[in-house]
Amino acid sequence: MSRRELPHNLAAERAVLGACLKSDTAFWGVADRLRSDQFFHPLHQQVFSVIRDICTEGRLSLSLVASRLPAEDEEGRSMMSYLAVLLKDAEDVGSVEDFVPDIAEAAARRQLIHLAECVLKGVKAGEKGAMDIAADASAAILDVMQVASPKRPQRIGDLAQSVAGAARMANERDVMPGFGTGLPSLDEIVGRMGAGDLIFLVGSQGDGKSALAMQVGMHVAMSRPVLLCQMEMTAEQVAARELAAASGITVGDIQEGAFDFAQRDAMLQAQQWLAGPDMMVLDDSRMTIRQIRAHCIALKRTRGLGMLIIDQLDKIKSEARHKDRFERLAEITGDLKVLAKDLMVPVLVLAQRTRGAQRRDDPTPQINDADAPSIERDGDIVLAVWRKESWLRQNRPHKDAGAEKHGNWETQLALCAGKAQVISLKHRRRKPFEERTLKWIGKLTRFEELT
Ligand SMILES: Nc1ncnc2c1ncn2[C@@H]1O[C@H](COP(=O)(O)OP(=O)(O)OP(=O)(O)O)[C@@H](O)[C@H]1O
Repeated sequence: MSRRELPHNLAAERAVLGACLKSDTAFWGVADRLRSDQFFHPLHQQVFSVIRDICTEGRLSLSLVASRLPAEDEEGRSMMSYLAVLLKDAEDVGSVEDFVPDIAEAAARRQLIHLAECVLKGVKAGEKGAMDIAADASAAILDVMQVASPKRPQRIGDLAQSVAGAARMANERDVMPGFGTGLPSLDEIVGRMGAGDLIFLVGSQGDGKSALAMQVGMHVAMSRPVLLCQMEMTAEQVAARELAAASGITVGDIQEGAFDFAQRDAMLQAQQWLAGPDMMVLDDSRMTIRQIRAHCIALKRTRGLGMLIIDQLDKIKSEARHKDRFERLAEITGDLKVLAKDLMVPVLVLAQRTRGAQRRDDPTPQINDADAPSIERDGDIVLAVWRKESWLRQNRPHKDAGAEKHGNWETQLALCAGKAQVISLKHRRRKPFEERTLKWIGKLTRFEELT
């Protein structure tokens, strides 16, 4: 078979290259599923390989890509104009990832044709026995399969060996795998947040979900990079909150510049302290899982990734059409589980409780409060943060309700003022329905251990 007759899809190759030239996010979205030798056209192989190098260096530009390629293509066109055409054509192609299967399929077919030709040649030459030829062929077929599906079944014995190895290391060196939350009493119910864990944190509006997630994230960021996809606040608002928490000055006072000399010093110290944790904030009000994934892969390759936090579930954009909200959230939570497994980091996702759940006779959080039953299905750990104080304040008895009701209300309020409960509603590795009470410092949006 001549080279021209071999399976290929040049249009798909051009579309992927054009999109990757346009943005490194597009490149990282396909980077773990395409190798340069899967492109059919030799120039395309070169272009993709140069884009990979430049994206890894983090400085993608058309001129830099052109500078690392021959000045002209095989038809004598200038490389710069060839790349510019690729870039322009990519404007209308839609999602770059849709072209990856076509390129990978054509590459796998070419590999199989090559393999079949080798088997035929080997049989005709008569130098090797049939069993040897078959063994070589089956190893080559496994390679083709591995490219198409990088995961392979693993022996339970090998898996047990690595799990036991990690356990021994933790035991001997006192280095535990995964991450703690930074709050000892929370650790008692959550345990270690490990690779591939999908953790949901459910709570009513204003109960401190963002604050708790950020606090846990900052703790993890002391040892490993953390990405916060913040769809509710701006990155500056997140930073102002962290400055407030570290300095003890409220966000309002920071924003209004209302602080004295000593506080000014505290803010400077907080600013210096905040230079330490490797916390990255991405504030975009609507993101798809695919976009989040691309950012995570880029970070993983450049500086590493210890944990991903998404604030919050409701804001994640779906790419498919759905009958209703349940179907949309079910698809998203399923994709989040795949994302956590692929990235091999804990993924913490915040979810809002419905207003209906807060109107129940017993408003204590339950697992189905988030209006997304798939949270229970896909989450490895489901936690709820609950501030009864806030609920009581919103449900003050009517002024004519009588002295007894008012008295009860005030007693209950006094009991839970400045406190928050964290309840474990599902845990794959621990006893669920455990709960711990923390101190809530509203003005600093921070949780502390109860003394
Ligand atoms: N200066 C302040 N004094 C007292 N409480 C404050 C102050 N600033 C913020 N808070 C409280 O902090 C809480 C907000 O915390 P956080 O944003 O973490 O909650 P959330 O559960 O993520 O809310 P949402 O669902 O709206 O994002 C609110 O209850 C708010 O009243």
